[in-house]
Amino acid sequence: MLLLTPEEMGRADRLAAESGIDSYGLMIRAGHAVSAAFLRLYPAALRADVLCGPGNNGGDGYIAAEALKQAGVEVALFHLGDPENLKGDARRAFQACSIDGKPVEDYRPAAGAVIIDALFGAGLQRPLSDALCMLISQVNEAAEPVIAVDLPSGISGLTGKVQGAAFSAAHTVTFMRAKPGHFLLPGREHCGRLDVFDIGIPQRILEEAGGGHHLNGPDLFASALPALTASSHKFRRGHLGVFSGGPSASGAARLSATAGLRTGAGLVTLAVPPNAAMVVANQVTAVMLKAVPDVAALDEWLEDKRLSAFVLGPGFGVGEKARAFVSALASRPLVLDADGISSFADEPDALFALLSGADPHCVLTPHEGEFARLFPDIAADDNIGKPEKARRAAERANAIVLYKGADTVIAAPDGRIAINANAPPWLATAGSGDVLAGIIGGLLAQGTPAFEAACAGAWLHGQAAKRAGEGLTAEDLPNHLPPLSGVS
Ligand SMILES: NC(=O)C1=CN([C@@H]2O[C@H](COP(=O)(O)OP(=O)(O)OC[C@H]3O[C@@H](n4cnc5c(N)ncnc54)[C@H](OP(=O)(O)O)[C@@H]3O)[C@@H](O)[C@H]2O)[C@H](O)CC1
Ligand SMILES: [K+]
Repeated sequence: MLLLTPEEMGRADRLAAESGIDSYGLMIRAGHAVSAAFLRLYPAALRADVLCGPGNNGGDGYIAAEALKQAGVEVALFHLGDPENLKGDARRAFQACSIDGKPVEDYRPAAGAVIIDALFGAGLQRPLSDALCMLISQVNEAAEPVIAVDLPSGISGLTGKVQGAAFSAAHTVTFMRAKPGHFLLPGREHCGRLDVFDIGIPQRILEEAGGGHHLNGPDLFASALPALTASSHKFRRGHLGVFSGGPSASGAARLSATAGLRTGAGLVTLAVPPNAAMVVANQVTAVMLKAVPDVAALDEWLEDKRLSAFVLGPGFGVGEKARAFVSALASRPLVLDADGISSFADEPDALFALLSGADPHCVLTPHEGEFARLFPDIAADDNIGKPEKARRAAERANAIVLYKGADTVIAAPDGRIAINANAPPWLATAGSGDVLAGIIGGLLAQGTPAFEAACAGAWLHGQAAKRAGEGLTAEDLPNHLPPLSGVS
């Protein structure tokens, strides 16, 4: 699903106005969506406390306030700054509102009221003043329900970051399309339930205004998933190679291998150091085993062109051997995870050189610490959010970057960005990342392009966790993967 950044939403507004759509009509529909949400969600509220800001978000608030008054609700109105300074549509909305307001500094939350937060939306530019931060923390502490207009004030619609303080809303009513900040953390946790209302901007305008941000879901990858046909042969369904660590560190790779097989790879081989062969052999059945002691053995194995993708990293060990193996694998579809990433901490440019110059075919799956090891300058840049960090990293590495977390972001060097939001909290468990690497490897092995494989991997991983339920262990995940043929 296409997401619009605040800047893109502003562009959509301008394009809509240029195409003859009445911008005040948009504001009226936005305000009415908010008042309708109030009436639907809180029919027994004693009062609506509407807090209006100095821009169009405040304009939506004035429209909602008047509509609620007309519906017989007691409304108290508060404004930030002098409403006589309002401009454009917001000024018109203020003038059409028959309720006398008070300065927001006078506002004190009271029991039984529902707060409509129309202070700032897409136009939030900088951290809030101390006085506003104080007001917001008072409202949050009072724990009366807050309906946020477009975004909880204080949340950046682009990055999901808190600018000083932010309302913890029970509901957020946004317009036309959700924004990245509704799904990125901590923004997602401030939004409560998100409703997206159509206020009448045509789809073609949204698409023209929109860029690369998407909410991850089947619309991004379903058509690129492998389809099982009656003639599918195990060799046509690809052969995934997963590299294991030594005898006491093979569990992670086994998790990846099982996940790759479950995802539909026709064959999966665990490549093991010879001293781990017996241990691993006792633990696997459908997964095959191959002793690959060193780079010479790996080069020989790689002559088998039916090997169609690889996973390197889980439990592999950090060091020279990992770097040498990656160097041998760099031109093949590859998921580089965990130790495979950390092995390049001292020389990330060596990894980027290996991956440069070809179509992106490698998926890097760093968590926050691993990301900072490979991209220290990007990780440290507080001015940009997670999607932009992932995008810059992808461009630098010429690889798909799946930046893990509770709000995993997947980015491609060409600028495509997907924000994944289906992962339940109990997915954060030991070995979960190894399974994810295996799912992506299984898809790469079957010919799914790297960006789509990474997006599908993150989404399937989240779905599997939901199906497995709370208390899952990583071993449970592969058994709960939904069938690919049902993903649409
Ligand atoms: N198509 C749509 O989605 C529509 C959305 N609408 C609503 O419009 C807002 C966006 O309105 P905009 O006027 O661009 O921005 P805001 O109202 O969110 O905020 C801008 C004003 O806030 C001031 N500001 C910004 N940051 C701060 C801050 N930290 N402290 C104090 N004041 C701040 C800013 O002042 P400047 O000095 O920076 O200029 C502006 O005065 C969108 O969110 C929707 O709710 C339309 O109603 C319909 C179409
Ligand atoms: K708001």
